[in-house]
Amino acid sequence: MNPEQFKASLAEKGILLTDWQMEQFETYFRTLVEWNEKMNLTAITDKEEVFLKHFYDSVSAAFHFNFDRQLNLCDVGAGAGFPSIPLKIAFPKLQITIVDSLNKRITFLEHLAKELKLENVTFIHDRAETFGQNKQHREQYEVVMARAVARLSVLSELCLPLAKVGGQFVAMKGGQAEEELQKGKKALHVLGGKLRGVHSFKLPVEDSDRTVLVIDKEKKTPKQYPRKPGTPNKSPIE
Ligand SMILES: C[S@@+](CC[C@H](N)C(=O)[O-])C[C@H]1O[C@@H](n2cnc3c(N)ncnc32)[C@H](O)[C@@H]1O
Repeated sequence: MNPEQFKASLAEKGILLTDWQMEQFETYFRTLVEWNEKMNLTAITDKEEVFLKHFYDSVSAAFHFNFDRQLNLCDVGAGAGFPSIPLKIAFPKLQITIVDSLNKRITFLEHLAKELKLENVTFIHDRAETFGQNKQHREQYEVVMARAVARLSVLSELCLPLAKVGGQFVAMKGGQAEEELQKGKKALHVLGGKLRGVHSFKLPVEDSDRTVLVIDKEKKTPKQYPRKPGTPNKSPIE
């Protein structure tokens, strides 16, 4: 998907990008590839692939959830900025906080945000397990998102404690979502979440499966969650 096809495909979905937003995506691509030579940010460096598998894929969450508002959003384990930076470019009103456990990725994101002239973006080097127990962040976000960080049972423990009661957890998944949902049901319930929507679709060009899961934060998360770093992964709530 080249940049023109990217712009046209999003326009078909009602997401209209200005010349400045397209310039921001071009700058994102250039900066990503340039920094990727010094540090490991992504295995995908071909321009058309980056526009499809990183930029379009990230923005596709907006086909199923309204990001065009002043939401306070936390992206857990965003790595090189996915999905929240493409969403921030497409929907500039968003207020983004990224938490990632790898400091070099945070350094990249700080540089990138300056290059893209982004406002209302905060980058924090921490593990989600510790971050979720930090009073300044726990149950403070209207939306918590993640893409390619962990399976749902584990991811729920990293994300749901950060969502406000009445807010949402949006998990971006591939074709394995149904299986993850079966195993993740208990964790959602224990952590105060309730499944609201399962939206499956195909990524264009390569036709691979994608699922956006929307989970409501119905009740407060019990204090003992998230457990200490590494525990959610070692003994998931299943
Ligand atoms: C496979 S990468 C995915 C990055 C990005 N979300 C994407 O879709 O391209 C996973 C990222 O999650 C971060 N991560 C993994 N476990 C984490 C945790 N417990 N707390 C915070 N970040 C974590 C890693 O440092 C890495 O940057």
